[in-house]
Amino acid sequence: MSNVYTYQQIAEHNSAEDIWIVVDGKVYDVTKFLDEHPGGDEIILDLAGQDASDPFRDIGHSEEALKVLNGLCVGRVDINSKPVEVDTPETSAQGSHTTGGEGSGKLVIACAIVFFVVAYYFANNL
Ligand code: HEM
Repeated sequence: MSNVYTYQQIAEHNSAEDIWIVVDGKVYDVTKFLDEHPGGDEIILDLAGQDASDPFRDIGHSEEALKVLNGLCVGRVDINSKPVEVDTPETSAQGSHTTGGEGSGKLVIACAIVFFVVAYYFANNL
């Protein structure tokens, strides 16, 4: 494979419909493999458009897994490019969900406190 990609270009392939990952300097298009992955799709989606070398190695994937990986290679990383921040489908979905949930919960409690303080004031002064 002679195609060379920068981390910026690789980061653009960060959705379930089009997902690339990097393992040991090589670029892999894992879009079609995502549903077949024995370890589940979420774990790979979390690394979409990024360097997955360490997590891939840490799992201790078999020879068979390495063969599958080889078949998905689309090129290699431009050695002069630097890793970039990538918004993965996982992290962006979780981020907006938790922030919204926590924020509105606190607002409801604050409103309830204000309501009871005002009610107490009126009950004692009217
Ligand atoms: C294109 C890249 C990948 C391929 C081709 C691949 C392939 C495989 C294969 C064939 C297995 C079955 C066990 C084995 O043969 O080793 C497996 C299991 C697993 N993979 Fe991957 N994998 C990839 C990427 C990843 C990544 C990035 C992670 C993230 C940590 C990951 C996490 C796991 C886990 C946790 C299991 C164990 C599932 C279990 O035994 O319950 N894989 N993978």
